[in-house]
Amino acid sequence: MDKTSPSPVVVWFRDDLRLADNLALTNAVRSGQPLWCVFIRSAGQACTTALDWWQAQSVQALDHALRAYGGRLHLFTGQAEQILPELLREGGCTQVFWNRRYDPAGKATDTRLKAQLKQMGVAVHSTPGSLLHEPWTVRSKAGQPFQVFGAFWRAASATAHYPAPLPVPPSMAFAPCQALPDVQILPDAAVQNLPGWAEAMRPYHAFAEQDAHAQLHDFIAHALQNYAQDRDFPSRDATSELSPFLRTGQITPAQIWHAVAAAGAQDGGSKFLSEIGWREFAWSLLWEHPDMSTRNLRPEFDTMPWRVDPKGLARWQKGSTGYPLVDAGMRQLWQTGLMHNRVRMVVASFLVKHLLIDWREGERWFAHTLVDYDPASNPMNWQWNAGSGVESAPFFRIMNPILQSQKFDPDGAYIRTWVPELAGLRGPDIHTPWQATLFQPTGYPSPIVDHGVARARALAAWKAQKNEA
Ligand SMILES: Cc1cc2nc3c(=O)[nH]c(=O)nc-3n(C[C@H](O)[C@H](O)[C@H](O)COP(=O)(O)OP(=O)(O)OC[C@H]3O[C@@H](n4cnc5c(N)ncnc54)[C@H](O)[C@@H]3O)c2cc1C
Repeated sequence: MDKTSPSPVVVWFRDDLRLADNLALTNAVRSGQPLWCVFIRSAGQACTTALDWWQAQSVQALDHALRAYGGRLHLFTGQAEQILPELLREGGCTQVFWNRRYDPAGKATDTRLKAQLKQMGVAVHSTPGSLLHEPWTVRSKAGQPFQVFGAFWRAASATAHYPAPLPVPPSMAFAPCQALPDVQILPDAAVQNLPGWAEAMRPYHAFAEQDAHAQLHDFIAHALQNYAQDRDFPSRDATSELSPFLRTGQITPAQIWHAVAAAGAQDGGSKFLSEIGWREFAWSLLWEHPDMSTRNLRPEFDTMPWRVDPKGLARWQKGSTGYPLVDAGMRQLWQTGLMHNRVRMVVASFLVKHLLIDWREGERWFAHTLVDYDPASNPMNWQWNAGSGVESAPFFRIMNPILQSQKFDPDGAYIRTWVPELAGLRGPDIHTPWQATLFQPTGYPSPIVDHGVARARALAAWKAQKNEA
């Protein structure tokens, strides 16, 4: 660094790949010193999951946005505990700004780094991250974390007065950064390591902050009003599809909350905001139970006699169970990195109850394939569906995949989109192709298991587990 110019301050971007409503960035700009904007991809994180891929595109979009202001995003790969101190030392920086992370690994890294940087004489300014409520803040009158969503959301809503989202800082000054060699935004090696489906996913997605806002405004204009009635029907364009943007932070729940409040859609608005509330609830649960993705929150499930069935698991993963709605969902996931919420519930129930496979196998598969994979929402929802979560659907409530299909995809439009072998089926046969008489689809498997037999097996396993516990 030139000794006469002011030393830069570092803004470390993580799950907050945006310029607006970014308190760390705004505070760094307010410091009056030039910025180094930094993203650190941890070692070994070379795009092996759908989220890695989504994040890499999103990082590139943030870099473009910063370039429009005359700056750029400096990308490094490796351990943050090594890179950040070295960068700060080289640049003579005495301040670093970041928005908090709440996942167990991120939290542990940040705690260690904060102590290390303090020893170096660097001030760490850490500010609230990408939630409406930091996970430890919504508590019962007795000061306890809530175990039930309804009570959690009532308490959270009672105290809800969210400050207006921050605008993009009107001007930003940047310092050149040659302290460490930074890597390309999408290193070639990472591109080569992408799973086969990643390029195919590209047409389904946009990655930039302004794309997230365009999507929100389109959703508010066209779908919010009827959200409560339509959200369970996967062929309707009825939900926001904001989850990947929320995951990597191109949009904040506060921005969503204010936009929805301004739109004034009564039922649709409050139902939609309560779904944002489920995300908040998931993070508060993860805060209390950092091992939620591996441990049954109800210990009685520890004795559940799960089946080990690699072939069954592979058929579920590939979308070839012979149950059209389940297969449509699993193929939508493989091709786009997303799946409609109702269908996520159906496929989760199918894996855990019809195939009697441990919910953790499903959680891991979703972690690998979802572009919106969220370390709080994913295990919470898997445990909810398996019955092993703090608040969950009881295990004995077994979703019938045929009835779910008839109810939520009555004309089979969703199934036809993702399971083209069945597109020629007419009428109700789309839900039960094995009963079709007029047209026999070729290349589509028979059901992996009979619904009645699977249901009885699941209930017997559950009773055995209850007796054991
Ligand atoms: C087995 C299973 C696994 C899931 N894994 C994830 C995951 O890894 N990441 C993830 O973001 N969501 C997960 N969900 C929740 C939900 O399916 C998605 O959030 C939703 O489908 C995203 O679509 P959307 O943005 O159009 O949702 P919308 O209906 O438009 O809802 C708006 C937002 O509310 C939040 N939300 C909605 N439903 C839920 C819910 N049940 N739990 C928590 N937050 C919710 C999401 O942030 C979502 O973007 C999972 C659900 C199930 C059943």
